[in-house]
Amino acid sequence: MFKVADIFRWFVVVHDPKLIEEIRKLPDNIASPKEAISEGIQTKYTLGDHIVANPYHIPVIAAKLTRALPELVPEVYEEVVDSFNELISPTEDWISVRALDTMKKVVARASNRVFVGYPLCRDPDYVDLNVQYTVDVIKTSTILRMVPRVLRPLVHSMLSNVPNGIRRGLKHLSPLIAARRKAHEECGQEYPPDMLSWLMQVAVNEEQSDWYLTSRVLMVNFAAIHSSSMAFTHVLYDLATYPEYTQRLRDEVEQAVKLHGWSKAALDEMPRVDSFIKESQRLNPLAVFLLNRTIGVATTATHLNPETYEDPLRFDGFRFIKLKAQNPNHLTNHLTNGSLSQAYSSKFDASAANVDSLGFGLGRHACPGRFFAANELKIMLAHVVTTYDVKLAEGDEGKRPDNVWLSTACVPNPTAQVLFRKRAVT
Ligand code: HEM
Repeated sequence: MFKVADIFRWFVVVHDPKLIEEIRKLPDNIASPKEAISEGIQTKYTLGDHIVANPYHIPVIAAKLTRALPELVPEVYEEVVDSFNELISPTEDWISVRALDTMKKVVARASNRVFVGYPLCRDPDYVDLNVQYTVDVIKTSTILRMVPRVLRPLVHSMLSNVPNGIRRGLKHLSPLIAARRKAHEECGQEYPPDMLSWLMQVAVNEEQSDWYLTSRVLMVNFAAIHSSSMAFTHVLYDLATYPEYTQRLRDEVEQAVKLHGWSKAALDEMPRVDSFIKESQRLNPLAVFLLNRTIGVATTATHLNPETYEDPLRFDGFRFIKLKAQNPNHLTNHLTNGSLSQAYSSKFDASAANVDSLGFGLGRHACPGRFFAANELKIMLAHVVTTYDVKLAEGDEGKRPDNVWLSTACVPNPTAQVLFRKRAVT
């Protein structure tokens, strides 16, 4: 256990697996992320205190989104393919792409296909809003935390772009909310299966208003887009750095898709793709400390523990397949907010959250979107390996772009380029 300082405060961090396990079990009245989130993101001025006071989006993500995955995977696949075709047209010539910026757009479109549906998910202003909103929230909260409390309302009113984001969101979502209500109430039509519909059906009182629903949809985007696009950019850098994995990933994807089409069943039969993503996340988690409670856990120390992971600094894309084979009894059933999200998956799956694997946090506040995120990332990697050849820019071959550290946060190199061309037939 040790104590570290960031620019705002001291906080206590544990790295011993036994202590991490103890923290996992702590009830919310002892270690809840609420206070840390309210202070860290300055929710009063940014996302709104209603998000922390009534987090009804969490069971919606954990249960409804996760259960709908078999139905939603083909749609996400279609959106991923269309996004890549538009942003990185597969041609015989190599095209150089700024990876992180491009992946934010792909992830924003693919995620919003299941958050608000087609065609809004690909509206350029709506996509730009959702990429920008997170940046505005983080920028505003960082500035506000440096200002005395008493001045925060004034500084917020002068500097923050967050209220503009909600207004911009309302412009897109109000007509959609009205149309869905009308179709349901006047014509008895079912709500389409997506996040906006589920939120509309669960929300009560003022939460049913357009403003509250819009702020909730933007909040879900806040949680989903940068986390997933950063994770996929790391995957892309690893794929370009270690081309020896490409053919085995391709073979696996083609075999699974031949049997099941582009479906959830096919994704479930892609252990190499799953392991490659998890290995990338093991070495590049969102931050060096995670679990934003009164106390945090040391992610990097856990992920680089030589007692858990042999030769821990080495990238081994198929490490988790070997671990699964060595530990066939390590099956867990994941309980998320009291509902069974996914029966019997392995603790070595990309979506798993446990004391040895902290990328999605741990315990009752572990990321509820992790099953969706893992499926989305698998679709993206499966599509990339079967459609393109990728490599690092000339002169950079074999040298993975350096991560950038913002305080304790780990960001994939934001300016590095990856070269893509239409896959040479093999
Ligand atoms: C690769 C992508 C993602 C990563 C690495 C990630 C990581 C995390 C982490 C580390 C936490 C904190 C967990 C804890 O404190 O124990 C978290 C919380 C959360 N995530 Fe994710 N996440 C990802 C994608 C998503 C997606 C796609 C969604 C929504 C669909 C989502 C929604 C949330 C929410 C709502 C919380 C707060 C949970 C709570 O406070 O109980 N995340 N995520």
